[in-house]
Amino acid sequence: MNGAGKERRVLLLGANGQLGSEFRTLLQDKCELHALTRAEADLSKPEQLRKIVADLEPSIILNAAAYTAVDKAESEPELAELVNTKTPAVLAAEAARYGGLLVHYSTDYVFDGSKASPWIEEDATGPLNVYGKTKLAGEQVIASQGGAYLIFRTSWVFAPHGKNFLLTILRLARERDRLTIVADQKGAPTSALAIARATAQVLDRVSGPEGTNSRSPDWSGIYHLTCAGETTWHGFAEAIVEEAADLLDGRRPEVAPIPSSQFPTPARRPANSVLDNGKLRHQFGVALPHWRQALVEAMAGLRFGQEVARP
Ligand SMILES: NC(=O)C1=CN([C@@H]2O[C@H](COP(=O)(O)OP(=O)(O)OC[C@H]3O[C@@H](n4cnc5c(N)ncnc54)[C@H](OP(=O)(O)O)[C@@H]3O)[C@@H](O)[C@H]2O)C=CC1
Ligand SMILES: Cc1cn([C@H]2C[C@H](O)[C@@H](COP(=O)(O)OP(=O)(O)O[C@H]3O[C@@H](C)C(=O)[C@@H](O)[C@H]3O)O2)c(=O)[nH]c1=O
Repeated sequence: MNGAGKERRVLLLGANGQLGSEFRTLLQDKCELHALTRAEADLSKPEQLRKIVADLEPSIILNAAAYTAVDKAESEPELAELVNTKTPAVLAAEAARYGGLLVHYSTDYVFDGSKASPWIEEDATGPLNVYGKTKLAGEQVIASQGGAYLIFRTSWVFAPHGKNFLLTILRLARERDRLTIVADQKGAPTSALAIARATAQVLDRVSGPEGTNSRSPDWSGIYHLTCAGETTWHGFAEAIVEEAADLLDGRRPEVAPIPSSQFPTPARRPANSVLDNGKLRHQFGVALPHWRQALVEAMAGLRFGQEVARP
């Protein structure tokens, strides 16, 4: 957000997550930012969240909190539903009541993966797992509250911090000589930093005269927001190992492609979850960098973090 956003009161939820951490850094000087972690705002407690929002009446609620443990969600469906569906409905209802904007994130896992080309916003959904089902239901309950909202569906999020595929692969690459990674699921790795920057750009675009004051502006809706390009989890792992040669002290483990059938997981995942970003580009003129460029930037962030941490 540019300087004009300084008067905006922003409530950031999930401030310790991958995306939440990027927002904290990006927005701290640009608006009146209230960044709350799980300890301060627990989305498994809808009434706590209702009170926080009612007391603060933020002009923008940035919901970066979510239940994101895809496999664990299969055995904790109620908790996943509470965090990903029921409490977002409360946030949207509160925002609609006093005229605030809810910015929320959803996932490529709302699709079943059966389409050959990139998915557009109007395509039929069909989540294959509990996480995807609770995120899809979250989209639907937010849209039904009648207020201003932006739902950004993103995918395969990585950052130099937090829990993600990039850091998992770096750990495995240090421990093993051979990694086996599924090569029949494709998508678009997307950095949390690129998502945060793109979100800020969109918020600048919607802060015009009609801006967030309109109860149900015509830009309210769902947008696909991912890095450009596509790859498989195997391709992503190969790129990580290639880009991280120095971080691995010259180690170069083999990265072998395998079918999903050889990596059984509690949750099923879509075969193709690449998202078409045309609507975001046309409506707001916003486009994200290629995933490989975002990966290089995240690696630089990782190296910088290690430098700072070194005594
Ligand atoms: N990660 C990914 O690959 C993708 C993510 N998304 C979506 O993007 C958004 C941001 O995800 P991302 O930053 O990657 O996720 P992270 O898992 O990195 O962060 C999620 C944050 O939510 C917090 N959280 C979990 N449960 C609760 C709760 N009950 N109350 C309050 N906070 C809670 C976590 O807290 P704590 O730090 O204490 O664990 C964490 O800080 C989410 O909506 C997610 O569904 C979409 C596609 C891909
Ligand atoms: C660690 C590992 C994973 N895999 C596979 C399993 C899976 O099919 C794929 C990705 O595994 P992960 O469990 O890291 O990623 P996953 O939890 O599926 O990531 C998803 O998270 C949620 C929150 C989203 O919204 C999605 O966009 C997506 O990013 O890689 C291997 O093949 N070999 C391995 O060694």
